[in-house]
Amino acid sequence: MNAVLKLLHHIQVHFNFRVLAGDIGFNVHTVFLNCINELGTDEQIAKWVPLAQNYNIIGTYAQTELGHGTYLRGLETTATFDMSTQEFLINTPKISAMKWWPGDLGRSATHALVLAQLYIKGKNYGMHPFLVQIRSLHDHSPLPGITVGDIGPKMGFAHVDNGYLFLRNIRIPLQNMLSRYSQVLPDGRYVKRGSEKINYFSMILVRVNMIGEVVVGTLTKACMIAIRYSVVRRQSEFKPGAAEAKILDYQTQQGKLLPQLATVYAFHFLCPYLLDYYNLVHHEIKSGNFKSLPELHALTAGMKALVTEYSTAGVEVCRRACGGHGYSMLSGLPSLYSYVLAACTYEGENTVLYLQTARYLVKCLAMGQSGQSLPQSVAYLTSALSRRCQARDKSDFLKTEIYLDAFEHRACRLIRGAASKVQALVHSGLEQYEAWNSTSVELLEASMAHCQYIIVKVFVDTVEKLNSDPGIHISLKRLCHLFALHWIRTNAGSFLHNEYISGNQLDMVTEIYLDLLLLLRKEAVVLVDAFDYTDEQLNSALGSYDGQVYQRLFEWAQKAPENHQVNSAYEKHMKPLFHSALSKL
Ligand SMILES: CCCCCCCCCCCCCCCC(=O)SCCNC(=O)CCNC(=O)[C@H](O)C(C)(C)COP(=O)(O)OP(=O)(O)OC[C@H]1O[C@@H](n2cnc3c(N)ncnc32)[C@H](O)[C@@H]1OP(=O)(O)O
Ligand SMILES: Cc1cc2nc3c(=O)[nH]c(=O)nc-3n(C[C@H](O)[C@H](O)[C@H](O)COP(=O)(O)OP(=O)(O)OC[C@H]3O[C@@H](n4cnc5c(N)ncnc54)[C@H](O)[C@@H]3O)c2cc1C
Repeated sequence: MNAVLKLLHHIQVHFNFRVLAGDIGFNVHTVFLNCINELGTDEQIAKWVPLAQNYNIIGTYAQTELGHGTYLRGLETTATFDMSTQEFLINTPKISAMKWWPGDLGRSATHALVLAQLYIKGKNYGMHPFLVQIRSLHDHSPLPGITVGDIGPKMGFAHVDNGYLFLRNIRIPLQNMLSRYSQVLPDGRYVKRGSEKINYFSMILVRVNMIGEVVVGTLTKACMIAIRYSVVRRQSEFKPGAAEAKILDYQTQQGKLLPQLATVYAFHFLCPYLLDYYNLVHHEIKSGNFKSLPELHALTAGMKALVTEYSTAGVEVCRRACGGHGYSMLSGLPSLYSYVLAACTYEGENTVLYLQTARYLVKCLAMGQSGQSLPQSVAYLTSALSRRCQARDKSDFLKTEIYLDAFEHRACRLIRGAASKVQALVHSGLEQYEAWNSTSVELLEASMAHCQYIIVKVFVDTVEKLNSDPGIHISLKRLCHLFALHWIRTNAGSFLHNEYISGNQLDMVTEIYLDLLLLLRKEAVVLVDAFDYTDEQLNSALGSYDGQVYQRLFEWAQKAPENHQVNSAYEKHMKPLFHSALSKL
């Protein structure tokens, strides 16, 4: 029954997300709920999940502190086991330990999952999740020992009350530590099941979940707004003497927007791939098999970083492609940008996550080189690499095997290069951590190349498996080609390296890329409309379905509060100045 309820809740949240243009509150309450489902015992789930699902309690996920967001081993909030009372003492020892950023905390949450360092008889057992009530269910006032509030204005997410939380020796029962995988027994013994890092597991689900609705949905809306606007907006003479052209007829406008449209499709197809793999590994973990957890973490960490980074950049490309009106809040584009931008930071700062993936890739490369079999997503690391791209003319770059080989070659080369540099630095006398840091720029690039290869491969595999109408199939293939070739062109240096792709072959890539822009120009509106966001969900004067852009801009501008208020500056400051000019004119 619990699985069905979880699925229904997930569908309901997804639907709300879509209908309410993503600005729903209590996202972190969802994170709180999911965390209990993942790390709680059956008894803890039975007690707390129904309360959370019915919003009888509102939860937050309080992990980040003023002094630490990334380095979880450095978190300073403590949870000390008191055997005499069978309780934990939750404490904020100093200001840098104050919880800072948790969403829904500032003005809403009644409970918090506080991530704290567990101490038993003076020994630190690392970060664990503790369920702490922070506000009264009677009158919502902070409970004794609790100082809580909102952290103040942010760049976006105005609808979320990110908060601060100071805990002064709050006592909670032994049963309030989520204990599916780690448990404190009444006599103070500590029992651990599975991975050392299993308490980091719930972050993986958030990374998988956020990519879909929060990130890809945002890029999709930006593309829909910008592409629709680009077939309504006419500007400048295209053909001398003829009517002004639709801006999407300019090759440069196509070069801005159509790769973003292809990226939407690529990331759209990536989501089920990640969720399926998450569900597979989650199922294994539930039965006590933790072997795939490192691969799942590495895959989802790198993908969260790459998808958020490229989606954020893509929304900005769409915004700027709309000229001045793209700078108006009425376009909906600035809000989409500040909304998605945060995703590069929360749930794991992107650089840190890329380096987590790099750590895993370097480990796997060493395993492969010592003859061990490798997990599916990194099996290519030990394959023999073709020395050169086999393309003979531009049409060869429409063969998926040609560009997939290029992405595989590049990822392998970068990972092997970074790994051997770390090794060489260690052999030269550097400590492992120094060698790692001295190579981390290249390690990050290798991690990105790996993620790009996976994404292109998933796009190719998905399109090949789709048994869709032939017309749709050819459009999806064109989008897949454009996506891959756009990434080759925008990362050309790393493909030209050691002459894998020649300059002449790169020219072929550009030629076929431009051909694809022209072909996809005709289908752009249909391909973006397929995502079926309503005008209400787009919330944009530029992207409405009826294309009445100017009327809507004027209508919405007139409704601005500024146009309905007395102009106090005039009465107080300008009127005397203007009146003094009257006698002179
Ligand atoms: C449904 C409809 C739509 C809903 C839409 C919902 C979304 C709605 C969005 C809005 C909601 C905003 C919500 C924001 C919420 C926050 O932002 S919550 C706070 C997020 N914070 C973070 O992500 C912290 C990032 N930092 C970290 O994870 C850790 O500090 C680091 C970077 C992994 C380093 O940890 P460390 O303990 O120093 O570990 P390290 O020595 O690096 O060793 C790494 C080992 O740990 C393992 N490991 C590391 N992380 C993990 C992990 N997560 N799992 C498993 N193993 C792991 C590695 O595999 C590696 O294993 P080995 O190689 O040793 O075998
Ligand atoms: C909108 C929003 C919502 C949030 N919601 C929540 C929430 O609900 N709950 C919660 O607990 N937290 C939340 N957070 C906090 C968020 O998880 C952290 O901000 C995030 O994990 C980054 O940590 P940090 O802020 O300490 O950045 P830092 O890690 O201090 O990053 C600063 C710089 O240091 C670099 N850096 C740090 N460590 C390394 C390293 N090991 N190697 C290389 N470079 C490094 C980073 O790359 C970055 O460039 C939220 C944040 C935002 C912006």
